Amino acid sequence: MELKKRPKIAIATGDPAGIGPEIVLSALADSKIKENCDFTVIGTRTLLEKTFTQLRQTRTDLCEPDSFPIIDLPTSLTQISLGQGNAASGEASYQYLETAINLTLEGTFQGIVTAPIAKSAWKAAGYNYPGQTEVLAEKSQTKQYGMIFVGKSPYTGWILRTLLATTHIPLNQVSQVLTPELMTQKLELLIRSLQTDFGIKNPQIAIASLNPHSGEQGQIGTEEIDWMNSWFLEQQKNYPQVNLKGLIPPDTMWVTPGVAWYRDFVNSKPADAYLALYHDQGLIPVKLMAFDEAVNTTIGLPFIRTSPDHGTAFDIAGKGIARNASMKAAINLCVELTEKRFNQSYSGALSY
Ligand SMILES: NC(=O)C1=CN([C@@H]2O[C@H](COP(=O)(O)OP(=O)(O)OC[C@H]3O[C@@H](n4cnc5c(N)ncnc54)[C@H](O)[C@@H]3O)[C@@H](O)[C@H]2O)C=CC1
Ligand SMILES: NCC(=O)COP(=O)(O)O
Repeated sequence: MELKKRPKIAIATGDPAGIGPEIVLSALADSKIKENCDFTVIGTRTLLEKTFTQLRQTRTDLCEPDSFPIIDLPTSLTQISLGQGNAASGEASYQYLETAINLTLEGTFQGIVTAPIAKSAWKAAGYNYPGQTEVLAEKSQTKQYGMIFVGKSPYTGWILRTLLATTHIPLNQVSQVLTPELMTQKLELLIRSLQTDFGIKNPQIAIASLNPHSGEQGQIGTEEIDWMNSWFLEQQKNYPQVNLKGLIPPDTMWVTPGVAWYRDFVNSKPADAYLALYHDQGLIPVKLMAFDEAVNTTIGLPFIRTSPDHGTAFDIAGKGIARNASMKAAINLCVELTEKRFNQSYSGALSY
């Protein structure tokens, strides 16, 4: 598909009881976003208008809902209780996402940016998905997909990329769900995405082990000696063009990215991407370093999808204090990746 014009991006506004509508209106006030893409917001017009009217008392950086295209999916606002996800808010956010996916699969959009949803509200509405990622994969019939967090350091300009091998599963299931097959799939996907989406031909990838101190020769966990170490050696043989570093004890793996993020990435020689084995092994360091910058990106899909790294922030919904940085970064990254994938004449260097 050749892009004739600027990328066409759908922005789904997420759970109406959370900060989604506020951060969307606030991000869209940035004139650079309007210059770089043709976006359409998918949400409830009356809710966006109400959010604008109520919050402009507290913040001045909101874009008027009249000034951009909206695909309006009406919702009864009396059933939405700001700060509390429920079946009505879950139903609405699911419909926004589904509409964005359907229109993208039909060719109306090339990329989707999603504001946060609450998984509990989806469950209350009868949608039993662990997150938006799985809906995107299912509807686009994508078997191999991954959740990568991408953030650019405001201190050094270095880019932190972290793929999660497993995502929304209980901690006590991680060790059973992690298999050599799953790890191989995730690594393959990561290498492909670094090469094609991010333009890194010979990436360096750091891979974490599972147990403290990589198991200390089996004294504190045996997965490393049972299969992970041999799996890793096999991958080094399979990918001679990729510089694989591992298996790295999961605490010390984050020392180099920390230095690269805050101080110096030239001398610290960080990897192009980090493969973390479970949600909080990856997201604690990512959010510690990059809560305002990181973007949750789904790789492996036939289109681009990005989202802020944070959630619905029900505790501050309606207060006019939600920061828009991760939402803006999500839109900017979606635009860049869309340009790179669909515009054959694109020759610009990615800033991510
Ligand atoms: N992409 C998505 O759709 C995501 C959805 N979630 C969902 O969000 C809900 C709440 O999750 P939590 O763990 O509480 O995480 P959260 O990210 O919503 O909130 C954690 C803390 O960060 C603050 N915060 C979050 N975003 C902020 C922003 N833009 N500006 C200022 N402060 C901000 C919140 O006020 C809260 O104190 C859950 O239902 C979860 O499933 C969580 C992460 C991502
Ligand atoms: N912790 C990341 C997260 O919850 C995002 O999930 P998804 O909705 O993008 O699948």
